[in-house]
Amino acid sequence: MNAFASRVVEQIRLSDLLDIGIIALLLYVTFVWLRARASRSLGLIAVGLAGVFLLARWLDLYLTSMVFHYGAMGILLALVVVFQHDIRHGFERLTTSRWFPGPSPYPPSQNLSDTLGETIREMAQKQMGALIILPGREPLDRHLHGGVAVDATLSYPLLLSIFHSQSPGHDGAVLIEQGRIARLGIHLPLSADLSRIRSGGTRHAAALGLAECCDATVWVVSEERGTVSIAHDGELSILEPSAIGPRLRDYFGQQDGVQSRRNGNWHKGMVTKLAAVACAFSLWILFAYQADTVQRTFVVPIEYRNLPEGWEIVEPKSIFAEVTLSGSDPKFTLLRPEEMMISLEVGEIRGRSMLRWETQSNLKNLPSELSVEQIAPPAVAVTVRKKLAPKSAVGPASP
Ligand SMILES: Nc1ncnc2c1ncn2[C@@H]1O[C@H](COP(=O)(O)OP(=O)(O)OP(=O)(O)O)[C@@H](O)[C@H]1O
Repeated sequence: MNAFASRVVEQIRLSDLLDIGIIALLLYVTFVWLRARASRSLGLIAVGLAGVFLLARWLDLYLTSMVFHYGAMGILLALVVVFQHDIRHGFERLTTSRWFPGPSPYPPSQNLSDTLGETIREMAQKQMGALIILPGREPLDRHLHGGVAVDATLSYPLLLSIFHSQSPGHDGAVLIEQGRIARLGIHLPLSADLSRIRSGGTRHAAALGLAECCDATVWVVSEERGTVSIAHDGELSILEPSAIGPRLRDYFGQQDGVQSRRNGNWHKGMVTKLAAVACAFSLWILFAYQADTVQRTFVVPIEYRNLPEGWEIVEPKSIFAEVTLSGSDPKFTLLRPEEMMISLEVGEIRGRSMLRWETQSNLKNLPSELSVEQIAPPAVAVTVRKKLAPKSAVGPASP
């Protein structure tokens, strides 16, 4: 290990690790989102802007740093407005994740997955176009439009009848809730991600569109090709007929391997996770870590608090002190010099008296990351006396 690395290892504190961890988590979420949702050009713009910002900080480009500094709030607001749906989706996903367990939307039923599997295979064979929604944990309603409430038992003949091309309700999607056909003829939001839809048309775009908005799984049977596709988590993939049954059993929570598969998924997205940690660590080295300690001196006001009424401090009294602080350069960014002050409590007084305070122990609003090297004066002493009564005005002598 070279000298720099060993110095970093020696000096890194628990709070620094927490700092890096939080930034790594935010970066990971951003990377995953950029990869899944945002267009390539948006990703490139984000990377480009981050590069210019880092360069500006590295080379101390004053003007560029200022523009980023004052533009950051505007950019943040614009991002919130533009990506409000993604942000809302992110929060919904968080509150319905397995860290906040809720009732499973898939009641375990061998019968249900078998019936659905058999129907989907049959529809594929007959090249009957179909769209079937299996909800996840996130709320769906605001993404579904139109349709007719059914609330019927899920069965092979009923599903085939619904998606028969002569049936008035075959257009749109069917929603399966709690093992029942809840609604039919539902219109879904269309995805605009042509690269993922590939050769599919609006039916496939509708399946992907819903899977981009929430954690529902949408099954698509293609009328034109007789293929079966599944849209989930912003991805659309074609399934082999042999994979239909296991995939359905997986979603209906029957497969023994569900839990073990989840546990075995810890390495999923490992490259992205490592990239997020590496970026967070680099940012920390660049902006937060600085081995060299610098000293800075500030002029700090002195205030005298709670001087009883009718008493005064004999002038001249000290009203400023010079405070010399030390710490690494980035730690000084935590300091608000205008908020620092030496606050001296006068309190109760019985007669003319001399009061004395240590200035260091009365220094307020100093970040704990910085240490005091010296304060001049190290102590303040004042004399307090009763206010003198104003001399009564002497009028002209009467004749
Ligand atoms: N927004 C939507 N929500 C639900 N279903 C839709 C939506 N838009 C289109 N559909 C369904 O898709 C059908 C049209 O499918 P289209 O041929 O355009 O797409 P496709 O992906 O090529 O499907 P296929 O492979 O079955 O031909 C419509 O008749 C309707 O049933």
